[in-house]
Amino acid sequence: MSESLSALIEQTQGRRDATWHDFSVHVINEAWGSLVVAHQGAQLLHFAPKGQRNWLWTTPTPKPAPGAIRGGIPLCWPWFGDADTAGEPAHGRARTATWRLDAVDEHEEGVELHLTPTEPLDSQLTPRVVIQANAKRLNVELITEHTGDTPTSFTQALHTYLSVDDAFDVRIEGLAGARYLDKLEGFKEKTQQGELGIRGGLDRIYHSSRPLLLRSGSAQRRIAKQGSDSSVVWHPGDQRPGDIPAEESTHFVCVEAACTQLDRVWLAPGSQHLLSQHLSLEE
Ligand SMILES: O=P(O)(O)OC[C@H]1O[C@H](O)[C@H](O)[C@@H](O)[C@@H]1O
Repeated sequence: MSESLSALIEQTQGRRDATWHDFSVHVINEAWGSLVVAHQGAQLLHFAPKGQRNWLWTTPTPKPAPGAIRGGIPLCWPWFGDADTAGEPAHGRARTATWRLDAVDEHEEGVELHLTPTEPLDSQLTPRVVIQANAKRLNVELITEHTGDTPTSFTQALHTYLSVDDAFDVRIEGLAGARYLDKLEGFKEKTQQGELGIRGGLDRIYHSSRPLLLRSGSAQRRIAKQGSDSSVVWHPGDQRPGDIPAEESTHFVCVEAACTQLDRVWLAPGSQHLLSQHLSLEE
């Protein structure tokens, strides 16, 4: 029986390497708060300012390694959604690849982590991740550098699972009037009427770069981003994947900062793109 993420954090003073369900993770528990990042996928699994619960939701029953971990902030890279090529995984290679923790810069107020993949994940594009956390906010950056010779394009997402009390009682503000592709209706194009609530299964790509406000019970969270004109909102409703226990299925909603078929990123050799997502409490 593997220990829970909260047990690993309770047993950590400062920072250390640990194992969670066969996944190698780095655990930080400091005066400002705590976080856990997995080497698989550079995936942040937990972030909580001191005294608060995890802002992210992570399944307590992940598929065995090297299966994709459901929860936290998976990286979809260098493509979002299904692969164009047979045999390639959905959401790209980054989330099941091994990443190295190159640097941990700790300071009194928080921490900054730098991660890079241990093997090339694309013939021309090279990603890196920077995570900045403190008692007030979380910022995750996915930086893509073109290290090849010919112009190329890609899609991507920071596929954030936000922890909520009840997914069917949240309101996501900031998308009213936005055009979106409804994946559950064959990518039909529609317009968001009013603010977004979740009533059942939902899988939408909004054409929007605006910051959002997630209202969940008494908590209000601001979700801002850079380098992204697609906001993906996903909840499986009753089509629950096997790695989500029944009692957990309403405890998250995915709000993703993405670049999709609506805003594919083109890069010239030598250039780079920054995608980031920024979570904070609305004051
Ligand atoms: O099960 P996964 O491969 O992690 O994908 C989970 C979900 O990710 C995104 O939000 C997509 O829009 C969904 O269509 C997909 O079902």
